[in-house]
Amino acid sequence: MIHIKQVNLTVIEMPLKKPFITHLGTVSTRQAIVIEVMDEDGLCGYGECVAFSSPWYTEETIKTALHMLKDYLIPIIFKNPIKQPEDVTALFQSIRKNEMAKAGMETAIWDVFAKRENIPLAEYIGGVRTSVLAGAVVATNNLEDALKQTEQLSSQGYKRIKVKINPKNDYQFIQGIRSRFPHISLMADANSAYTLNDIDKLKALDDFDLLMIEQPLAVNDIVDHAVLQKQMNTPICLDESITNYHDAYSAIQLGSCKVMNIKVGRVGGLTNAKKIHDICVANNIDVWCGGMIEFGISRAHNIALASLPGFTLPGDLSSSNHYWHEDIIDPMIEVHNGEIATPKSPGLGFSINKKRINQVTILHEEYKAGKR
Ligand SMILES: O=C(O)CCC(=O)C1=CC=C[C@@H](O)[C@@H]1C(=O)O
Ligand SMILES: [Mg+2]
Repeated sequence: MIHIKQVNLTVIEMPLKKPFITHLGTVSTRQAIVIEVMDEDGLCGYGECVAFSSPWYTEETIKTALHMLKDYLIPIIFKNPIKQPEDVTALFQSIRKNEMAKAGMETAIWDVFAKRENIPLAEYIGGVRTSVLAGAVVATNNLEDALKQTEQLSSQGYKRIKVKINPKNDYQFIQGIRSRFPHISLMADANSAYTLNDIDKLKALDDFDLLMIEQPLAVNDIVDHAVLQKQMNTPICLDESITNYHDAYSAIQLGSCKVMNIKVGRVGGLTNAKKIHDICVANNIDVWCGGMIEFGISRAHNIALASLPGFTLPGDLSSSNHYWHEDIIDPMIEVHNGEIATPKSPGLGFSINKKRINQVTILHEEYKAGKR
């Protein structure tokens, strides 16, 4: 049983090394909320809220997450002793949605529990892998740039590349990359740029031996993806459509996908992510761990998640230096030969780089139990 006595919220902001471009817009600067929780023995756990600054990918933003944390989630955590990390998800059930805010807090508490047990978080959640399969994302609107980035990533050891597509560039992009890299494991992410009216365009992508196509249709759709999957050979992977266990269950029942991208932030934390993993494994749906252009704390949680047995496909798990000159954890995450070693020290398995966090902090607030 633990009692959380203090929660510190730190909003950080860092420019990306290069802009991340999709048909929905461009991300050049990333904000995140670092959530530090402290138990009665002074043990600290860390989480990262991965909402974006504006609601272009999900409805949450850094500001809505701060509101949820300060006005609802922190008070719930101060009021309730926690027997096991899974209790946090149950406690947060009185608050609808706001999954990224919840996940930031929930993952920090998982870190505390793993540290109390003195074992790595990966092992604590049931992970079995000593390394996880890495993958990188190419998000640009220019084919020459996509080819250059793919070349660089492949020379850095990445074995799986995901490229962002939309109806204006899809065939040209995929054909261009596939003809230059005939053997690379290649997938496309459409971020809901299509409807069933585009079925012929989507079926044309069957020519390129793609590992999968991610979220071709509407963000909340489960029905039309089932129609599309029946007509396409390329496996469909759902991302935005899966925000909780019930979405995963519905997609499996309807045959809407063959693969699921599990993002800790999008589904409200590690407890829900594990449940979605379990139902996918039981139904022969392949899973992989999605990324959020995040900093090292969230990446460390992703590595722990990806060490579960069902994560057989490479995730959006890249080295820290893919996006950042200097990350907020120490050491920075590195990819070797297409894999990332699962850390061996307790909890997240990385130290927090407080100096770096201080350099990029734009807001810092401390909350103490009993003082509100
Ligand atoms: O973390 C990464 O390396 C990139 C992950 C990534 O592709 C995405 C993150 C956030 C929003 C999206 O456009 C996209 C995705 O849809 O998976
Ligand atoms: Mg996606």
